[in-house]
Formats: sequence, structure tokens, C-alpha cells
Amino acid sequence: MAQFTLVSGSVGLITLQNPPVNALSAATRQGIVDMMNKALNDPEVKSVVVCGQNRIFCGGADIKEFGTKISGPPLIPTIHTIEATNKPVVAAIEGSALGGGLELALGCHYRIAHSKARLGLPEVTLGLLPAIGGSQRLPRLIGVPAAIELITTGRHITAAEALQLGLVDHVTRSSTVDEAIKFAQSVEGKSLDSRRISNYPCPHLPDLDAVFEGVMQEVRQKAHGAIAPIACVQAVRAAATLPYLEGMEIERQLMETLFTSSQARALQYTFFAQRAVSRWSMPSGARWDTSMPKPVHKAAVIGLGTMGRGITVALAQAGLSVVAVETQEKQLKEAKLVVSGILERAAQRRGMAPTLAKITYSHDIRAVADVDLVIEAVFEDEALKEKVFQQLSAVCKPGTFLCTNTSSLDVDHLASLTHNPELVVGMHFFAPAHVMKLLEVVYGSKSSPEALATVMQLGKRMGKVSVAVGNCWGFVGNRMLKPYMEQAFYLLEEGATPELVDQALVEFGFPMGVFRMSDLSGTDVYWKIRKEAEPVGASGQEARVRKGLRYSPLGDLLCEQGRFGQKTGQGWYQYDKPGSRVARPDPWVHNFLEEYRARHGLVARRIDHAEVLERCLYSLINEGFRILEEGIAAGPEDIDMIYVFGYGWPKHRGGPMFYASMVGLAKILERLEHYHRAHPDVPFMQPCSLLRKLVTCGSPPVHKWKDVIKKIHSQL
Ligand SMILES: CCCCCCCCCCCCC/C=C/C(=O)SCCNC(=O)CCNC(=O)[C@H](O)C(C)(C)COP(=O)(O)OP(=O)(O)OC[C@H]1O[C@@H](n2cnc3c(N)ncnc32)[C@H](O)[C@@H]1OP(=O)(O)O
Repeated sequence: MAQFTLVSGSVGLITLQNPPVNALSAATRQGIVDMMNKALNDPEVKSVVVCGQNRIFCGGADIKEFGTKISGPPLIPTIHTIEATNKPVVAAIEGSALGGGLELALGCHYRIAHSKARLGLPEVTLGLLPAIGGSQRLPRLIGVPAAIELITTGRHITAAEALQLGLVDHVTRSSTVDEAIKFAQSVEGKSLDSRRISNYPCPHLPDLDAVFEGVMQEVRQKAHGAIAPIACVQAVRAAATLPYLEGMEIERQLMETLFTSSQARALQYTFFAQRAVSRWSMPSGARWDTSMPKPVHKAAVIGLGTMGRGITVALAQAGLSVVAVETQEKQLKEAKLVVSGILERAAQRRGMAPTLAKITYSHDIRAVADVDLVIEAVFEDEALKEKVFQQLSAVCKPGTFLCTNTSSLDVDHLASLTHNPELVVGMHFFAPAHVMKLLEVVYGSKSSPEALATVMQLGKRMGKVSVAVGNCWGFVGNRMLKPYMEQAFYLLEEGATPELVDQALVEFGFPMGVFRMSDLSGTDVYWKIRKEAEPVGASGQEARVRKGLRYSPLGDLLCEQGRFGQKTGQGWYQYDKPGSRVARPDPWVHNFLEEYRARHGLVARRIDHAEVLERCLYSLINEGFRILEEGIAAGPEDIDMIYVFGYGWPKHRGGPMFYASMVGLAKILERLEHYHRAHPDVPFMQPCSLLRKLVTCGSPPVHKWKDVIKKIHSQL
């Protein structure tokens, strides 16, 4: 797990060996301890270089060990030994030096990095803090403000930025290990007094209290209830105000609290779930490792509205040649300006040349004749999309993959209009498409494994978290949103205000509540979908029952007043002017709700946050179980990643299905039964049979659910 070699006569080269990322597993830590002792006790060794096998220094602590009984030696004493020795120790950083890996490097006397290396302390993203001395050494080395920023965001930085911050001593484009060996020899026998970071005083900051107060406020606001960022600030404050060893004790105490927290478990689950969803499978048995993607060099986007523009940017930034098609001249002109602007600003931020030349614009759909893949992103209108798919099937070269960015239409139906339905796949992007990480990749009943593999690969190239899902109304994300929004409307009918519902959801950790979100995306978006799905509710109709089931027309009534949300300056909230982002409670809405309740003989009652969360979240979770039962999502991780990366579900709660397992499946079942008894006309509250089955099986942990689902499917 770590190898020692004597090189150049006097340099002890210690190589971490734990593929794929040389994580600090118990065996690797033992290897480091043993090899370091060997190097420091060997009189032939005058200096030491630490590096990692396969051109990666170290990906940090072994995350798989968290949540298990930790064995093996701790690293802190070894890092103290390294720092205290009189033999110079140089870290040769290639690939990544992250978390515990960077903390190990901070204990070395010198750090040399390859120009392509990435460095960071991402522990916060796993619900932890850099607890191998990182929270104490980093501020001493690069100053409090920069250290706080890096530690509380967990951002990976480039070698160039690390050099600028003083985190590394030298950056090289040639062999890092060779340079480190030469450098180590050049400093053999020299004093290391000025190289021991734990001896540094923390750079002085005037008005420390005010600085930390401001930082804490900012971090708290961004954390949405996550505790690790707060602990990170407290640890850095200890570094800034206490002697090193006292700071280390604070670091240890804070870590003790975080290490066993449910938030850390959720965030670590998210880390692995994010990687697990790329290992997709289809009900037919086709899988990621047996299906070959086709190369995609040139792609086309049809329709340059908001979504089409974002998709064009994402494709160009992924290095593809793009044909962007828009039939309306004015829209085409505007799109060119917007797309170029986004690409130029992004390139400027990255210090690179923009990729404008990669895009050709056309108002003629025939311009897509030679592309490998098309993404249709025209207005969400069934007849229009049908026409586009028929045209695409006629003009594209054989073998071109045809994708639709629909959020609600039937992928199978669109596929049936083409000559090759096996080449059709849904690509459900989220706005803004070049920013949002989630891509729902929807396979239809005829989509080929090759088509799915190609689109999943393209999603990866675009930097998306791509999740393969089956074809059904709303796919996974929007389908689960329906019961959530429905419950929010019912709560208003029963006495809640939009502010109360939203506040409960924000306190849970969502960046915004359901009504604020609805105002932001436009209250008319779901109005249109509702009207298409249930055309019975003509304008003005207030019936609270549809097809024998409870229905709330509140959203429809609001839209009939022209209150389409932020863009019109009025929705569930009021805004200073159309487009303004500051939402204020609106007495008009309160009156509207009171009048509505009076008209329907509804008596407002007191509703608390717990009820809001149970009704909105448990009904959404229940639908998640139905999706799993039907095989629309392959596993709970798929649903969770869709919610975390597309719907603002707080990462530190792991996604709805993980959250359900943390709350306890028996409790979720009991509460759903309770609400279903109270509202028998709300089918979304009727507990799904998979949930019942899991509870009967003793509520297994989330990673075991697939076994129960497989059994259900095999019995079907
Ligand atoms: C009771 C109280 C006790 C209190 C005290 C207990 C103390 C216990 C010790 C605590 C130590 C705390 C301080 C240190 C903490 C840490 O270091 S936390 C880890 C920090 N590191 C990271 O967050 C890095 C995570 N990894 C990455 O960002 C990327 O993987 C990468 C390194 C940049 C490489 O990216 P890429 O090339 O894209 O590959 P991936 O697909 O992401 O990964 C490849 C496979 O490797 C697995 N993996 C990656 N990192 C780790 C890791 N650190 N541990 C375990 N496994 C890792 C990843 O899952 C992939 O696996 P597969 O999916 O199976 O292929």
C-alpha cells in the first residue's frame, strides 16, 4: 500500500499504492507509517519524496471506511513526525491532492505540483472538516480569508492558483517526481525551521471578531442547514486565535460531532450515488458495461428558446461542433447574441478562448443532415414536436440519434413518428441548461442500448449528472413533483399561507419553497400542463373534485388573474416590478385564499411545519416508491440524484429516498396511512405496496432495496 525505494543515492521515495486514487485506507496509512519510519531511521536517506502511484498523489481518506469501525493507525502523529524531522520531506503532487492527501502534503516541508494537478480540502462536501491538521495548517500558510473560502466550499483548485496562494512552492510541466527528487537533494542538510507550518503564526487580521461574524453569517446563509460548513469556520477561527495544539484539539472535537452525524452519512451516500448512476441498466438487461456508445462529433439543436440556447452552450463547451437551428429570424438573431455572450463570459472567467467557431446557425432544418445527434428543444407543444420529429427523420443521415428535450410528452409517441424509433431518446435538461447539473435521460420502449449509452456518454462530456429513467408521464422528477405541489395547494385550502409552506421547506434545506419556485419558473407552466392533462377544468371552473378525487383549482384561479409569478410581478407573492427577484407576502393572495375558503365552506385551521413537511415530502417519497416498483428508475440512488441535482433537495439530506430511510420506513408508512385515512380521495397518500413490502422485510438500508425490488419484479 506504500512502497519505499532509495533513489539517486540519498532520497527515500515513498509511493502511495492504493488504486484508483491512492485513498488513505487503513492499509495505506499503515504503509505510510512504516515506510516513513524506515526512511527517517535509515542513515543513507538524507531526504524524502512522497508521491502517488499512477500519476495521482492522493484522493484523501478512504470514504468507504467512513461509517464502519475505523481500524489502522491515525495519520496525525505521523504527520507530526514528518514535520519535526530534520530530513527534508517533499510532496510530489500529480493528479489530485485532496482532503487527507493535501493534509499529508501540508505536513511535508515542500510541495511541488504538476501544472495539471488539482488540490483541495473537499471534506465539507462529505459532511466533515479537514481533521488531519488541515484546518490548522492551511490558514497559517495561506491566510484566514483564503483558507475559509477553500475549506467551506471544498473547491478543487488548479496548480496555478495553488502557487498564487502559496499553497505549493513550485509548479512544473515535466516529471514532478524527478523534479521533487532533484529538489530534495538540493535542500539536504539545510535548516527546516522556516518550513514547519504548524510553527507559523496565523497571518494577522485586524478586527478578527468582525471578520468571523461576517463570514459565519454568510456561510450559514449558504449552508441551508448543513452543519459542516459552520464547523469548518469554527475550526479556522481556532487556528486564528489559539496556539497550534489547542487548535488541533478543537479540530478533533468538531470532527467527533460531524463524523457520526446523519448529514455526513447523507453526503457520503451522495458521493457514491453520483457515481453509481453512471452504471445504468435497462429493464431488458442492457447495461453500461455491455453497451458501446457511438462517437458524437457534431450535434444539432432545434429551437433556440431559453432551453435550446443553454443546450447549445453546453454542447459547445463540451467541445462538439454544433448546428443551431431556429426558424424564426428574430429569435435566431437574439439567440446568437445570447449564446456568444455566455460563451465569451465563461471563456473569460477560465482564461481561455471562447468556442464560438464551433457553432453554425441556420433557419433551415436541412442544415442538420450530416450531424451525429440532434436535440430537439422547440416549444413544449405536442403538434409542433411531432412535426419536427417527422422532419428530422426525413432529413438526417442514417444512424443519427434523435433526442427530445421534452419535460412532459411521451417519448415513445415521438419515436413512433420516425423511421428508426430505436435511435430516439429523451434528454430532459433543466434550466438554465448550461448550468444545471442534472440530465434525465429517458429511454423509450424501443430505444436501443447503444442509443442510451451514447446519450449517457454525451451527458458526461457535458459535465452533467446523467440519470437513465424509463418513459412515463413527468418521467421521475416532475412525476414526483405532482403530489408535492398538490399537497401544497391542499394546505392552502386548509389554512396555510404560501409563506408558511415555503418557510417550512426552506428550513428543511430547499433553496426556496414550492410557491416561490412556482413564481420563479412561472405559475402558468404547470397550469398549461394541468390543462392538457385534465381538460375538464375549463376556465372559471372551481370544482374541488375531478373524476371523483380531490382537486384544488387554486393554481388555475391564480393564473386566470394573470398572476404568472416573478415575470409578471405578481404570483403567490408580490414583486416590486415584473422580473424583480424580491418576493414579498401579498395581502391580495391572503384575501384570495380567505374568499376561496369562504366560498367552499372551508374553515382555516392552524397548520404547523411538521405537517407541511410530512404531507409534501412523504407524498413525493411515496411516488418515488411507485417509480421504483414500476422499474422506471433502476434504484433509489437514481431518484435521489435527480432530486439533489435537479430539484434543490438538500444534499445533506441525501435525496428523498435516502431521507425516507433515515426517517424510518415504518414511520413514513404510518404517517401516509394516517393522511390517507383523513383524505381517502387523495390517491398519492395511499401507501405504495413496495413501501409496505420493505417495512414487512424489516426496513432494510437503502442499498439493499434493490434486492426486494428484484424479487417483486421476478414475481410479476
Ligand atoms: C467517533 C469519532 C471519530 C472521529 C475521528 C475519526 C477519524 C477518521 C479519519 C478521518 C479523516 C478526516 C480528514 C480527511 C478527510 C478526507 O480526506 S475525506 C476525502 C476527501 N477526498 C475527496 O473528497 C475526494 C473524492 N474523490 C474525488 O473527488 C474524485 O474521485 C477524484 C479523486 C478527483 C478522481 O476523479 P475521477 O478521476 O473523475 O474518478 P472518480 O470516478 O470520481 O473516482 C474513481 C473511483 O475512486 C473512488 N474514490 C474516489 N475518491 C475516493 C476516496 N477518497 N475514497 C474512496 N474511494 C474513492 C470513486 O468512488 C470511484 O470508484 P468507482 O465508482 O467504484 O469506480
